Amino acid sequence: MGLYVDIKKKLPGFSLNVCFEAEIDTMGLLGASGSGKSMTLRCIAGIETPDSGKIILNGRVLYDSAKGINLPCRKRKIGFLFQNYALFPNMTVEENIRFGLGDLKLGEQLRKVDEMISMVHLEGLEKRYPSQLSGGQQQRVALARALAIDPEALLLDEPFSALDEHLRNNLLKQLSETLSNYRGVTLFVTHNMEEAYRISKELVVLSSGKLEAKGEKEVIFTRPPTIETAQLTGCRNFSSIKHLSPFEIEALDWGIKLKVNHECRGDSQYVGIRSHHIDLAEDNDTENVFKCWAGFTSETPFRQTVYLSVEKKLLNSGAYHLQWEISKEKWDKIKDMPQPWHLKLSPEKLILIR
Ligand SMILES: Nc1ncnc2c1ncn2[C@@H]1O[C@H](COP(=O)(O)OP(=O)(O)OP(=O)(O)O)[C@@H](O)[C@H]1O
Repeated sequence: MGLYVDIKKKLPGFSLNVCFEAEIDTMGLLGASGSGKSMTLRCIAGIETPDSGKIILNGRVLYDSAKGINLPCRKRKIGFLFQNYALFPNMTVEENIRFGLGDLKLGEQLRKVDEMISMVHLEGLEKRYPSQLSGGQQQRVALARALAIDPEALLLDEPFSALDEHLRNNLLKQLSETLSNYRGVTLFVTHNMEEAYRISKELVVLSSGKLEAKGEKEVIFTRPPTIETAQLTGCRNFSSIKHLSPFEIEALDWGIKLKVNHECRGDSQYVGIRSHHIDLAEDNDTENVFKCWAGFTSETPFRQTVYLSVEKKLLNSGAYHLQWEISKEKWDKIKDMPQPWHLKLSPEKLILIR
C-alpha cells in the first residue's frame, strides 16, 4: 500500500524524470525553486499529464502510459493543497469545503463540513468569504477542503510559504497533529529544509527535475550523497578533493589536508562541513587543526556567522574559505582573541560527496 510514482515529462527547457515510492505516512519533497516539485504533484493529481510512466495509489493505477490509463482528477481520490490555497473567492468557508462532496447526500455533506470545520478549528467562521480570513485561516480552509473528500493521498504544495514565522510555527504544529490522524499518503513539498525535517520521516530530494536522494531524513541530513542535496540540507562549506590515501584527502579549495573517518571511495569529488560543525581546537588536538583568520561577520539575533580564511593575505580581498556559525555567547568570548585561531574540522563531521 502507498503511492508509486515513475514519470517523465519534457517541457521547453526542463525535463522531469522522477521515480519514488511513498508509504502511508508523510514524505517530504525537498528541492530548490524550479526543481520540479509542483510539476510532480500536478502529475500525481492528474492536473498535468506526464509523457510516459506510471502512477499507482494503493494498488489502483491512476496513470499508465503503456496501457493508455489516465484517470481524471476527480476519480483519483487525491486531496491537493495549492501554494496559494486556490479558494473560491465567491464561496463561503463551508461552501468551499463542500465543493468536492457533490456525490454525497446533502445531510452527509453537511455532517462532513461540520467534522472538517472542527478538525481545523474554524468554528464561527463558516459564513465568511476567503477575503474576510487571515492567511492562516485560509490555509486551514484549503486543508479542510482537501481532506473532506477522504483522499487516499494528500498533496501539500508549500503550504506555509505565504505565512509569517510565528504563524508558520503554529500551523506547522497543528498540521503535524492533523496529519498524525490521517491514514493516507502525504506528500509535503517545500524548499525549506527545516520544514521538511520537522514534518516528514522520509525525504525525496529533487534538483533540476531529477531525483538526487531519497530515504530516511536522518540519513539524508547526515550523509547527503550529492552536492545539491548537501546544499539543500543546509551545508555551506564545500571543497573539491584529491584522494591521498583511503583515509586522507586534500581539500583543494581550502588548501589543507584532512583525515576522514570512513574510507574515501573513488566517486567522492567533494568534502563538505556544516558551518556549525567547525569548532575551536582544544590544546591537545592535533588532527585536522588549521590556522584561520576571521574576515567579515554577519549576525542573526542569536547566531554569528564568521567568514574564515586559511590565508591571512586573503582577508582584505573579500574572499574566504569557510563559514563558521556560532552562538552569540561563544562569539562574545572569542572575538577579541589574538588571531590566527586554531580551528578543527573533526573527521567525523566531514561529509564526502559525489
Ligand atoms: N506549464 C508549463 N510549461 C512550461 N514549463 C513549465 C510549466 N510549468 C512549469 N514549468 C517549468 O518547469 C520547471 C519546474 O517547475 P515547478 O513549478 O515544478 O518547480 P518547483 O520546484 O515547484 O518550484 P517552486 O518552488 O518555485 O514552486 C520550471 O522550470 C518551470 O518554469
